[in-house]
This record gives sequence, C-alpha cells and structure tokens, in this order.
Amino acid sequence: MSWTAAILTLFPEMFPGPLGQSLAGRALDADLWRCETHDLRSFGLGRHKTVDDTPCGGGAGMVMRPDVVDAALASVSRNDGASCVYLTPRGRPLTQADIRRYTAGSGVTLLCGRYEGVDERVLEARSVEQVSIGDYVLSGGETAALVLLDACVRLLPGVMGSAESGVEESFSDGLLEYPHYTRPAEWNGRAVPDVLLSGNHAAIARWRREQSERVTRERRPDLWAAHLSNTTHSSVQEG
Ligand SMILES: O[C@H]1NC=Nc2cccc(F)c21
Repeated sequence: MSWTAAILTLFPEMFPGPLGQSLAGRALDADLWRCETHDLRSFGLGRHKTVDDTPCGGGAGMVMRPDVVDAALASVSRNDGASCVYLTPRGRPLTQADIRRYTAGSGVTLLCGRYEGVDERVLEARSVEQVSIGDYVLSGGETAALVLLDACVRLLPGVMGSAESGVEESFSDGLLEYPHYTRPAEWNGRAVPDVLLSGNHAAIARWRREQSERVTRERRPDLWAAHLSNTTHSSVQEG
C-alpha cells in the first residue's frame, strides 16, 4: 500500500493542488503516494451540515465542534500507526525530523482547521499532534498541510531522482545550506567565488561547510546553538 495522506478539510478541492504538478504529481500518478481527502462538511450536523459553533467564554469567530471532528477522524481511523497531525499556529514548530518520522511510516492523517480552530477536547481525546509551520497568520490549515505534504513526498522512495537528490538539503545536518552559483562566471560585475572554479574538491567542500556555518550563525542563532550543543555533545561522547 502506497504512503497515504488522509486529509480532513472543508476544502477538499484544494488538494492535491500544487502537489499534483511536477515531481510530486508524477509520483502521485505512479502511485508512489496517495492523497485522500475527506470533506469535514459531510460530518456536519442537521440540515445545514453545521460543523462549528460560537466559542464558549465568548470572543470572536467560531470553533469547530468536537463531535463533528471526532466523527471525521473515526471515519479515517487507521490501524497502521500513521501520525495524526493538526496544523495550527498553536502547535510546536514543524521540523525536518518530524518529516522524516512521518515518511518512515505508512502515511499521515492531516486535520485542517478553519475559523478560530478546533475544540481542544477532540485533539486531546485522540492524542492529535499539534504542529505549526510558522509564526504568521494563515486563513486555514490547508496551505500548511500542503507545505507539510511537499516536504514528505519529496523524501519518499523513488520521488526525487538521484540528480535532484537533496542529500545536502538544508537541515539534514542541522545547518542551513551553502550559497549556490552557476554560469555565467561573471554576472552584473559579480564573480563566482574562485574556489568553486578551482577544481579542488577538498577546498570546495571546506568552503561550503564554512559558508553553511556562517549563514546558520548569522540567520538562525537557534539552529546554530543546537548545532553547537550537538557537536559539543558528540565530541564529549567520543571524548
Ligand atoms: O502554522 C500556522 N501558522 C499560522 N497560521 C496557521 C493557521 C492554520 C494552520 C497552521 F498550521 C498555521
């Protein structure tokens, strides 16, 4: 059975969206992964298929009802150990380690919220992972789900050919990637760094590592601190 994304959403027509194109799209056509959408509206209550209600305690907006979301999750319930993830700005930051974990299994169930979010009780009752893709405001979980799925699909076997292999992709060693250059050797009065044209592969690898460390230190002090503690930790262990 192919790696399967089960997506619970009020907007099933948003999927596979951009993931139906290019590498991910070809992988979908080749059944290397599957994208199943489940319309939350079909689990709504009464004639109008209501899925939300006003927030207890007052406040603006609407909250998605726990009974509706629970029925939707129950309809998908998988016994394959797949992670169940709720995309929300209140979640912990999504990391490449999470992506590797999700792709190591048989798939993932993604719950996409709208309005002010989902009643906390169903997230607790079903031990749903709460994950954020960043500290900014989106209109719903669907675009966040597409981001998570893009990161997963590209790691699935057979999706990224060896030519595009993102082996040196950012985050795989905890550092941001080095800067990239291609032809022409000079453009707009700016030259490609000499070392990259030297043919000295050891010097190139050293330069790239130094650049990764510099960029990470300058732009992501959080990643740099984690990198230092990991490398210090490992050197002590080897000690
Ligand atoms: O990652 C978040 N960042 C900001 N807003 C969001 C809204 C819905 C889902 C989601 F993951 C997010």
